[in-house]
Amino acid sequence: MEDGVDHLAFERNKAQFDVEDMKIIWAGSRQDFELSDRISRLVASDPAFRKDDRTTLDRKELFKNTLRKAAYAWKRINELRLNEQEAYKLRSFVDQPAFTDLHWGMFVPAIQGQGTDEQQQKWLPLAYRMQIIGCYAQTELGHGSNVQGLETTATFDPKTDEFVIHSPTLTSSKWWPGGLGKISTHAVAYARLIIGGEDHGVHGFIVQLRSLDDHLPLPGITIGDIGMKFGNAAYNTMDNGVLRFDHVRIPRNQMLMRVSQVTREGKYVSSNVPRQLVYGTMVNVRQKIVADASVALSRAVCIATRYSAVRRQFGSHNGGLETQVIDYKTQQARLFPLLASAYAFRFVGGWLKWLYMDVTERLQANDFSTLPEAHACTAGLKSLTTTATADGIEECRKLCGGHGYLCSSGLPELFAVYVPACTYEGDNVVLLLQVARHLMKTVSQLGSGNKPVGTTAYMARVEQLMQYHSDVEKAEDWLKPNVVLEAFEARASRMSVACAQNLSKFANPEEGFQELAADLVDAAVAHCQLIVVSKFIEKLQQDIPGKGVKKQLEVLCSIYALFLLHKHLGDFLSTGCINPKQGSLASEQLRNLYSQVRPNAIALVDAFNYTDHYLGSILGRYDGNVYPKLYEEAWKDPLNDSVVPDGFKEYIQPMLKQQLRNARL
Ligand SMILES: CCCCCCCCCCCCCCCCCCCCCCCC(=O)SCCNC(=O)CCNC(=O)[C@H](O)C(C)(C)COP(=O)(O)OP(=O)(O)OC[C@H]1O[C@@H](n2cnc3c(N)ncnc32)[C@H](O)[C@@H]1OP(=O)(O)O
Ligand SMILES: Cc1cc2nc3c(=O)[nH]c(=O)nc-3n(C[C@H](O)[C@H](O)[C@H](O)COP(=O)(O)OP(=O)(O)OC[C@H]3O[C@@H](n4cnc5c(N)ncnc54)[C@H](O)[C@@H]3O)c2cc1C
Repeated sequence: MEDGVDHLAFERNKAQFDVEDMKIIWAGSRQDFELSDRISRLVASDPAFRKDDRTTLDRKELFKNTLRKAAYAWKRINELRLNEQEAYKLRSFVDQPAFTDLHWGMFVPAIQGQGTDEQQQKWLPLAYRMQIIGCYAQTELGHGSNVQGLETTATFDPKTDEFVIHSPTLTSSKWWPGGLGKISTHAVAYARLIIGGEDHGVHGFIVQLRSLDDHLPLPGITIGDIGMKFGNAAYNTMDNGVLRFDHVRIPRNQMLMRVSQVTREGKYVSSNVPRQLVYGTMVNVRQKIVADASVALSRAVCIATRYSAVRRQFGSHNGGLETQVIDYKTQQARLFPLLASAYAFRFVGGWLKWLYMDVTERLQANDFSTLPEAHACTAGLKSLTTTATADGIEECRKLCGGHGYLCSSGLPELFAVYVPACTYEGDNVVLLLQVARHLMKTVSQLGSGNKPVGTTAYMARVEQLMQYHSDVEKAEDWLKPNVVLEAFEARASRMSVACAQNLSKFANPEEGFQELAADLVDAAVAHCQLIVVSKFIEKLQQDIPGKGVKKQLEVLCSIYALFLLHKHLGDFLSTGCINPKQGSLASEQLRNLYSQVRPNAIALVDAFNYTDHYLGSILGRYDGNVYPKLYEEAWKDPLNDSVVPDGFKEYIQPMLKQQLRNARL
């Protein structure tokens, strides 16, 4: 079958909405769309940013290739005088993890968020011009999730007005920081502050690691790459590093002192700000990771959807065409919820960005009231969206059958690059337990007149929600936003209240928390899913221009919510929010919704506006010309450079000859 081109054109004609208008909704605004469109084409048309050869490079070549691209990207950013937003986009479309992500994504924000004005004035101009390159060195060989358990010490020496940074044990070696292994000249390193033998807990310090002249490690610094990681190319473009300090001295003014200070006399002074601001960079990055989840998932979904329309299996009558696999209901039931999730994560990511900007403005005005909400939302949504995205990419690979396993499908590399997002910036389970703590605190304060706010505001109606029974009578009732919302609120609040009740049976609350951790995680997931559903519904209440666009989004919103309801039916039934009949009605409605998405599926993924370069997938090509290109690509593999492979004469031929001799005997 070589008519893939016709198939996608035919699919596009079926769309019942204006795809150009949907592109604007996906991008956030016309301006954002034009920016992304312009920069993605700029990258795609520049041969220096080619990436189709990546999987054939060995680690050293791959790393050098990454450095070349990073330097070239920086040159282009300066030549074209790109602003911060444009530069950020350019880096995204280059699509190759690099030390620059940590420099701009964590080192710079750590100084911005935790440095004093004076420290910012000193360090930021150097970092902005990339005259120094920084990383975020927090995790150690023995401690990642438990930040308070870090072992690296920063001991104040009043005689010299310096801190002595030291790695006292093997397990205190810094381990994992991206950019650290081979490139960073500086780090924001996290260490326990020790003054006069007293431990003041973990603080951030700016430490120079390598000489700015010859790039050699400074005295007392042992540094290197931690080795090959999961996948072939994938995240191996990044020099995740190991670092040991042997009594490295830095001036006192290199402790980041916005949250607390150490005076010349060695006095520890806390500003009137919560100590958790030391964790502020993580909150910032978690918020970015949520926005990025929708990008990674939508890429995989775009590939799987286009290929599902091109691929045909079975169902041929009288020699006619076989059935497009996208028409199988099982394919739809696996694919369309992922399409809906990509849109859902896009909107919740936009909302979270707003929440983060809001909390940042408040912090500047010394209003810390929304910090717990910001922490819980960023932690929970980071966990929810990255787990669903990693699983979703793998599902898309399976949806593409055998060809999905080829690197040229783009899916193996996308998965391998993406999957550590479930671990970095906070292990997903550890983060959900943070959400659970927030929920338990909220429930415990319900009777105290402390009204729950923000995303936990629904808990104020806990008495009503505990009495709730869904009144759904027919499948269409599940299309009403309020019906869905109430069911999700009732499920989430009942799960939290049940956990709180069970916790109260323990004399020691911490022991109870450990014992009930699995239930607490489930309650946290229910709460986070409610946030995503409610933010999708809120989005639909806004003015959404464009022919048929709102209708499509309503369908996707219902699919997202009812798919979750179907997946977690046990929760909804066991909490008594719905009955089994209502559960079946939801499944019936879901099938109707899949049929509504079917004619629009290709246009809905076209709305992501990804270039073929960015998708990096033969299966996901815009023109659908899959088979000829797959065939062509196979011959480019280095193994096909020679007809008879290296090693044949050495190993295989003697074996064959031996067999021949034995046969003759
Ligand atoms: C003009 C030219 C410009 C050019 C621009 C060019 C652009 C270039 C491109 C840029 C690209 C940018 C890309 C950006 C994306 C970045 C890429 C990312 C790549 C991956 C990076 C990965 C990095 C890492 O992994 S860093 C390490 C991360 N580590 C963790 O996440 C550790 C997880 N653990 C923890 O966070 C903590 O240990 C925790 C929270 C689990 C427990 O902490 P602790 O023990 O202190 O807390 P508790 O006792 O449980 O709680 C105490 C109290 O504090 C509250 N709390 C906890 N954390 C926070 C927080 N973060 N914020 C606020 N509050 C917090 C908690 O709720 C408790 O509150 P109570 O009220 O007391 O209950
Ligand atoms: C690709 C990549 C890039 C990274 N980049 C950086 C970087 O730039 N800078 C940096 O500082 N760090 C970085 N990290 C480190 C990363 O932040 C940590 O790996 C992460 O925080 C998880 O910590 P851990 O490895 O200690 O996992 P662990 O905490 O050891 O987790 C192991 C298992 O234990 C479970 N677990 C742990 N604690 C609990 C608990 N309290 N209750 C229940 N279960 C628990 C977890 O769920 C998990 O299943 C990176 C990691 C990766 C993979």
